[in-house]
Amino acid sequence: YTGILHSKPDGVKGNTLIRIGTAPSIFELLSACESFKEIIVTQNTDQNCQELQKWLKREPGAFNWTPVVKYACELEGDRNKWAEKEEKLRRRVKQILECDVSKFNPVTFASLPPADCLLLCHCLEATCNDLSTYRAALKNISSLLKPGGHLLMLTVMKCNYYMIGQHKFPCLFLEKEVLEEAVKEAGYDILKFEVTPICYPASLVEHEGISYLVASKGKGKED
Ligand SMILES: C[S@@+](CC[C@H](N)C(=O)[O-])C[C@H]1O[C@@H](n2cnc3c(N)ncnc32)[C@H](O)[C@@H]1O
Repeated sequence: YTGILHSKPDGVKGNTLIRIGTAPSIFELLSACESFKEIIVTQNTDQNCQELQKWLKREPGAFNWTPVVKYACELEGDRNKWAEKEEKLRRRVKQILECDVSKFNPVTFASLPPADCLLLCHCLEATCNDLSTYRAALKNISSLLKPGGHLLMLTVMKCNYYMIGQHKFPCLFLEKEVLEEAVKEAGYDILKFEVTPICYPASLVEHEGISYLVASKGKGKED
């Protein structure tokens, strides 16, 4: 995401970014906070919300993200800016909301102005059991994005499952063409779509690479 958000002259930026289906992690937001003034984080569990709040409010027991923040700053060119970035991110996260991508209106308890950007990281493939559910979820979340706004999506490709500790979780097996078609069908123009052979450790995820997608929501098309 550092590359996608900062690549010039077509870097993705704007006023509001909505992060869909966040675990209590902040790593994808570290570059986003340089390109967006307001970040809205959405989660489907209370535990994720509470864990993230702990870090935002510097509460005791909060996860120590500093090594990750330092690394992100190093990628952006100045490792020494880590403390400044932590503060900036804390300021830019304006809301943490409940979200269910399977619902027609995924963020039920809030009325949000349409966002400039949606950010998804390993979310829908881990959440949807089949392709029709995946396509529907993509359309559901797209209602949160303004026409001409950007979708940034990181996806594990050709993955059947992933491990967290001893627990095995299913993942929707996606190939490039299928993903491309689903994104286009949801009303997007694909601007960049790269599949890298870079993989997470095989002991954690059985997959064949990670894809980075940047798409723009078609103007005047239906959600
Ligand atoms: C594989 S995790 C990815 C988490 C995070 N993006 C990351 O890379 O650390 C999938 C995420 O989807 C969320 N999720 C599961 N079902 C969901 C739903 N119906 N609506 C929204 N998010 C959901 C889970 O809470 C989890 O945080």
